[in-house]
Amino acid sequence: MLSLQYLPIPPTINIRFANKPLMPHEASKHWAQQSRIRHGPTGSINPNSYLSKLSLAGVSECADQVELPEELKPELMPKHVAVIMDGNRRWAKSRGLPVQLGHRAAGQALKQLALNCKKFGVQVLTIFAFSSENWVRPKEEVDFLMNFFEEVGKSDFKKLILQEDLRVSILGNRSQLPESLQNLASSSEELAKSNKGMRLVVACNYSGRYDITQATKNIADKVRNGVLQVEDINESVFEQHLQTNGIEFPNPDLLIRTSGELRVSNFMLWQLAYTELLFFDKMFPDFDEADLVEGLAAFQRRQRRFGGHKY
Ligand SMILES: CC(C)=CCC/C(C)=C/CC/C(C)=C/COP(=O)(O)OP(=O)(O)O
Repeated sequence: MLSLQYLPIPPTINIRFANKPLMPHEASKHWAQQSRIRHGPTGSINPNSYLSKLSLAGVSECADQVELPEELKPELMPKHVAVIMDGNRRWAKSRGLPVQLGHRAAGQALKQLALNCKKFGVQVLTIFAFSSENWVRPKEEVDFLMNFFEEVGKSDFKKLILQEDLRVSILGNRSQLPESLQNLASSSEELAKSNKGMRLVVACNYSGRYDITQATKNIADKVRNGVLQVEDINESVFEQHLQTNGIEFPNPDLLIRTSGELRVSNFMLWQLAYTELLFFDKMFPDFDEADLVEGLAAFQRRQRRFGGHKY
């Protein structure tokens, strides 16, 4: 029987730093010896003061002054980081706050995350904003989220795109989104089309199975119309029909999921084939710069083999 110590992917991680850097061959053993990382703050807080601390201007000012933490090596930085921003409702409920405030706090954490990823040299940040399955949530919450995406997209995110030179891509089935949000998605991509900085990819009404299904339909259509021969279909051709086609690094190097859940929840199923997975116990609204640095450092200690081996 496999001992837990040698499982290739740990069920949970502790990404507190080791006192000394680990050699690659020590890394996988190291992971299995860790337990869950620290938890977020407990007790009640004033949501307004909490949110105002993370104002966009404040984060930007700070971003200009901070250098790359010494534990991070620029040459080992993941090019594409994907994040499942989980735990917003639990964050709110544990503080006796309405669910909406959990999502609002997540919006602030996300802005900080985008700024920090850019600062550390990540080239693509993909976030799971709304899954194809999230429609089954209470109508009040779904309506709030749609309005919130629109509100943020027209204000803070617009500023972020312009100030930080971000490129933008939206994944997912747009046709089911409110028309105003569809228009906003297109206008945000248009606004950012000449930008040169980090790419922010927002997955909204997206799921991995949806992406694979729509790619399959498009390929089948091309075969039916004689544009493509069955024998010409291969992984590379298939990838060109996924919605991540056109993103310079389509497959995430690192996936971070917050809130202690250990699953990928139908996110980027094709693209995650060789992605390194990191799970944090913290709820997303509490995920901060120190967590990101710990996650990036943890990634840099992983040994990626892509099915091969080095011994
Ligand atoms: C694009 C944008 C502005 C995003 C801001 C962040 C945001 C509002 C994300 C919503 C995504 C979501 C459904 C999170 C999961 O928490 P949950 O509600 O499932 O929490 P739970 O796991 O505690 O139930």
